[in-house]
Amino acid sequence: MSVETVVVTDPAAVASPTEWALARSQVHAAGREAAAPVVELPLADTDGLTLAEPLTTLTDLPAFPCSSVDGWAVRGAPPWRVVGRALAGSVPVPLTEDGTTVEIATGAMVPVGADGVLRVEESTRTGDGRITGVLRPAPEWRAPGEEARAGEQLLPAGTPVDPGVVGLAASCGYDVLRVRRAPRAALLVFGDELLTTGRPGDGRVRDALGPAVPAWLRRYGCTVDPSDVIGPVADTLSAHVTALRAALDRADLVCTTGGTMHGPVDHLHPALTELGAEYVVNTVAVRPGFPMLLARVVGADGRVRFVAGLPGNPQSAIVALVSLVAPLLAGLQGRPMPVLPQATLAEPIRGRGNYTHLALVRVDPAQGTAHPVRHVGSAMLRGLAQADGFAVIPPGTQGEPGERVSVVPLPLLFGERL
Ligand SMILES: Nc1nc2c(c(=O)[nH]1)N[C@H]1C(S)=C(S)[C@@H](COP(=O)(O)OP(=O)(O)OC[C@H]3O[C@@H](n4cnc5c(N)ncnc54)[C@H](O)[C@@H]3O)O[C@H]1N2
Ligand code: MOO
Repeated sequence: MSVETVVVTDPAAVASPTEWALARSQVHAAGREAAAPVVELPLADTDGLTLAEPLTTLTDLPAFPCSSVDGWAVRGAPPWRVVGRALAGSVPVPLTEDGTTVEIATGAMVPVGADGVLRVEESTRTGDGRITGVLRPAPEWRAPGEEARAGEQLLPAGTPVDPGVVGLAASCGYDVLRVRRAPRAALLVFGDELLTTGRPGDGRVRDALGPAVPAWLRRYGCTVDPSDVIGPVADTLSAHVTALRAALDRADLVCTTGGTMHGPVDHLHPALTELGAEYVVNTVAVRPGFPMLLARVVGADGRVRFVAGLPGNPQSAIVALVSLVAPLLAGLQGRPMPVLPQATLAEPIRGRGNYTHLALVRVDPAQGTAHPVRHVGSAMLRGLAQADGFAVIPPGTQGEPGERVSVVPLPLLFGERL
């Protein structure tokens, strides 16, 4: 029997895995350096994007003294003679004489000269039609600048724009916002064995990632055009290079699935070499999913794009998504590194030696506890479809019941996983 010496010519094959938390900060930093361009968009089109500048209020909030009740704006001592009306939406005539009042609506500007506003239900009319009543000690109007002073910073750059932020910006007087546009992502699915329709069998499995990964990417704030989801790409190096080139032409981030190892038909690493890509992270000390990678490609136009190599095992691909793609996208959007929520482990979870273990858990939001789910093999998706995220068991440790651990959330929407 002869012993063959295998010469590893591909340096990626001998890469040493990067520690999980370090890998996350490295990809976040790489994303920030290549942050998406700033665009100015109408306010109503900014939901889901990211503030490129701090949100400062353009006026005092409120911008004028504003009645908080329906009633009477009064001057001097009662009873008050009615001299007019102040409705919301205009500048009222000033009250110039003591003993006078104007009827006022909630939200109307309080006339100059008023000392107070009396609630309508706490007022009475005298026989001669005048108004009387006792003012409450606390003012019944909102003073200019009570909520914020003109020029005050309300939210920092990097804040995700959500409906709460859109509403606040509108109330401050914004018509447009300067935001970072959503990163555009593409997906290339590698693997000749994959079926895109019908039932698995006879050595062929269904492509579980082509339909799922674009949906996860959209939940992270990417745009994914259906024409940018391609696969299976033929298992040849030239097909991989061609598909990657075409996708990189259009997208800021190209995710690939499968082919991250160094098997006979794993072409991702050689394709990256051919494209002149440089690794930001090449393999991560995490289980499952360690062959994940992130590479940077600088185009002829000088624009930086990224390739995220998600391992082929379906759960491992999602581990790579939450581990590397989420912080990369945060960086590209100009957002801070995502802060991981914590939960208390309800059951033990084994450690994975020198590797971080990401273990699928269901989080009980009322108790703040994390419960391991079943069916969590890296080739399985049954556990993931019932989980909220992954408990982080750091290298060299075991997860003990009662222990507080970080949880990397799946980007689920409100109401999912009820
Ligand atoms: N000699 C070794 N072999 C493998 C190792 C190892 O350490 N030494 N690690 C295993 C681990 S861990 C993983 S993860 C996989 C990663 O491999 P690839 O990224 O190269 O993925 P493939 O080989 O293409 O596929 C792996 C597996 O996943 C299935 N697959 C692929 N794509 C899809 C998809 N879109 N939908 C559903 N299933 C998919 C594929 O059929 C394979 O069963 O490498 C191990 N090997
Ligand atoms: O790391 Mo693999 O991703 O365990 O299945």
